[in-house]
Amino acid sequence: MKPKKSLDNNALNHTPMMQQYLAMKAEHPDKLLFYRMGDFYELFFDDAVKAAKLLDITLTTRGQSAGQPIRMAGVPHHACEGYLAKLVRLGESVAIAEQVGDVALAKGPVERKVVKVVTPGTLTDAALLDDKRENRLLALSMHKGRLGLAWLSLASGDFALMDTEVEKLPSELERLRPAEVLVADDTTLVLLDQLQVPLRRLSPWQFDAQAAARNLARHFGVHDLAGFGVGETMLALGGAGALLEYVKGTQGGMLPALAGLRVEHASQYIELDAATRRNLELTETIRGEAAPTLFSLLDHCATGMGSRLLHHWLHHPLRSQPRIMERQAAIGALIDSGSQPQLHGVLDEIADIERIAGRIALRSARPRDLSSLRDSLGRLPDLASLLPQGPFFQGLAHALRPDPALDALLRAAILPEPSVVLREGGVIADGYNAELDELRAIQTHGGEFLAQMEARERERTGIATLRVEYNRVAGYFIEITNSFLNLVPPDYRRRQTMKNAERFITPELKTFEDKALSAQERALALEKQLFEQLLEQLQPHLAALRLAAQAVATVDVLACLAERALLGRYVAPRFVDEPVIEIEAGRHPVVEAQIDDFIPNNLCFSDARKLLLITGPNMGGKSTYMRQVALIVLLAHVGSFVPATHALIGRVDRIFTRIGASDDLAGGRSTFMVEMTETANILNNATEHSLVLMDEVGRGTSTFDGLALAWAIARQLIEKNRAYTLFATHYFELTRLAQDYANVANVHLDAVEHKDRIVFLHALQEGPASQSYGVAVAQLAGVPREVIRQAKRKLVQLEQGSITRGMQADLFESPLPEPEPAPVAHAVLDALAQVDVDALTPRQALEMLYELRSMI
Ligand SMILES: Nc1ncnc2c1ncn2[C@@H]1O[C@H](COP(=O)(O)OP(=O)(O)OP(=O)(O)O)[C@@H](O)[C@H]1O
Repeated sequence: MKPKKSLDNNALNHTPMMQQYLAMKAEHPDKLLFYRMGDFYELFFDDAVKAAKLLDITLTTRGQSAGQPIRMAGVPHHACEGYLAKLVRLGESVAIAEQVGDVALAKGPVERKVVKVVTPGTLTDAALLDDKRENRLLALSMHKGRLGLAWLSLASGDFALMDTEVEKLPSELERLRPAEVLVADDTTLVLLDQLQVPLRRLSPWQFDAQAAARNLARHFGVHDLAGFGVGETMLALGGAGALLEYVKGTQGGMLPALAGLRVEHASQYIELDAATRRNLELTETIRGEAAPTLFSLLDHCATGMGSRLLHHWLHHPLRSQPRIMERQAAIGALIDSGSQPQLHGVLDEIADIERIAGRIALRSARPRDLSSLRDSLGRLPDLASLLPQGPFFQGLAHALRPDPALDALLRAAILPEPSVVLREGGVIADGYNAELDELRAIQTHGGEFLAQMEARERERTGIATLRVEYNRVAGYFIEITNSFLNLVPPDYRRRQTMKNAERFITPELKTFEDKALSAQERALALEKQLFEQLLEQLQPHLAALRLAAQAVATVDVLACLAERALLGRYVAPRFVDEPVIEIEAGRHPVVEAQIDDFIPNNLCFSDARKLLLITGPNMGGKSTYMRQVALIVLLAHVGSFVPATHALIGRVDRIFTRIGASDDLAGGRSTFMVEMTETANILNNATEHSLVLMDEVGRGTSTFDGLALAWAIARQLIEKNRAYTLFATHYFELTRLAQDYANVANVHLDAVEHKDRIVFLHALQEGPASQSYGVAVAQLAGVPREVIRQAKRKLVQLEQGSITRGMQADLFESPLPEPEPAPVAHAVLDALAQVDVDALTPRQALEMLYELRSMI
């Protein structure tokens, strides 16, 4: 938002303060500028109008500048966090201009500077952050169908890169859930215009990969980035460069201390596309609520660090079996040790070390951050001592032992309960700095000092009536009545003559006076300086602190999963090399927690049984069953125990779901279009190791189209993809597929009608369902009696009609209709497929054309 043109043009007509304001505003046109004036942050002109509306604060005017009234709105600086939080949640960015000059010395307006920019993706203040979620800034770079992702969580210093295909963008956005996205302003992608989070378009040159590689190498003090696994051609590098510069701009030019640089590869994790992450309601319900979800069920972590790690684990099920088994064994050991309650107790007393470390790195830590850090470090040995034996826990215990020097430094430096804000003093501990101790002693023991001096001087001079005193006009003095003036020592200097007495000062008293009069101010300034020095001294300890934070988070999550396993009677799944997924008495962890009598169900997939057609009434439990299978497989790969009595799991590479109807109206896609797009993704990408859930595919269109599509899709999944597939359908005709394919089986969920009512059994049985009960369910839902009666009549009619005409049966007459022949391969097509069109010169293209012509 730019200030009005006329104001810019006539800058000199403005008051000096407004000139200063406008100059700063010109540097931050797209942000709200908080301009510090005494105890308030003021906003002017359009910013004031906008902020008044967003924050519900009063809009006023403040005099005139350049002949126009200045619109103004303000927030008190001590309450600014709440307002900032609100603005950031609304996607706004705020530039904070503080008074940096000395008010007393300033001739014109006091000097001000933008010291910080608060944007949704670069938050570090505890008050502005959600404890349980990472707050990430994401930079995207795109080139020839490839996508580079670089993301940073400023609060923790976690920094990662990944290259993938552009099609993966929705899934990556769902996984990373950035708070803010950066992209070059020449990037065009419809999806970006639909982003729910602020999108910043930067100049393309800021995404220069080579410059980024150089800067990063310099930042980490290495020759090149190969040691981090970053190849020179990595697309994400450009984004990483843009991201770091952007962050630097928000932190007053300070580059954050990065915890390192991670390169992620899609192959590390079981792939979950965007729809699957939403459909499985891992960390958010389909409606976007925080509960009930798998995360809300499992998250009994004591620390924010633990909650964030659990959140991460649920979105990153591992493929590496050794790592899975490591976590699983750890959970088992914690259950055996029975130490979770004590662990939880200790964890409860540990502050968010990770975020405190982040703020120390940015020099924005507050006094209470350091006292909580000190107290938390003190609890780490207790945490370590509660861990079970074994190399895995030994590694964690090792990380829980940070340098004793750090502990000692914090203990020595910070008061047991420092004040909240540094500027009020009362932060640095007594005994840490001799000068500070003295300054404080002057304030607290000033009277004592004077009494001592008086006694001493009386003795030295032999004048019993000598008095050491203070008054506002004369300051400190030694008063001697006229009759004793002959005893005054030579080092006394006359200060004031009274009627009956003379007042003197000595060098000692002068020194005391200087100290005493400014003691408080100097103590405050010194505390600030010592605190800043302390933040510098803590910098070398950051890496160890981050390791300790990770160890705490890991213990927290493992203890939480152990507790859940115990309470929920979960078991450790077994992993095997054979192509099987077997679950005995599996339950849906979230649904189970919400109802009284959950009926467990089994699952058996093998090479001989790869697609299960699930039929049964609406409300019968088909979706619940399918989701529970996916959640059990996912939890197993997270390393967790699973809600079942037994689980055997072969290799799984991806989980796909096509569940439920959702319009993508903003994206201009109808329900059916969304359904088919997701299905296309599955058919194009599912492998024989993928788990695919298809819920009522085809129902979004006319019956015949839907049925035909569902049938063809099921066949493709059996024949080509050969994925582990759960295929729920109301098209009863599909159940005949089991006759045509040996590895297709029918299973169903049943219901019984009892006196015009329907009772769902929720128990999975072999074979197809016998009835659909749709009308009965409608009745249960309260559809008017008359409609139900008419529907029943129509149903009978339809069923008879379809029997006489053999309507749908034709479609599945055996032998099955031959599929359309695949297009014939041709040498020209093959040759064309090999061509990298972008790499051809016009001449080469022409030659290529002749060559292709000759091949026909
Ligand atoms: N195994 C079970 N044990 C007990 N209750 C269950 C079970 N499975 C499902 N339910 C209950 O039945 C309700 C409906 O289940 P679900 O949505 O899975 O049915 P559905 O067959 O997919 O229905 P529709 O075909 O209408 O989508 C659930 O909300 C849950 O309360």
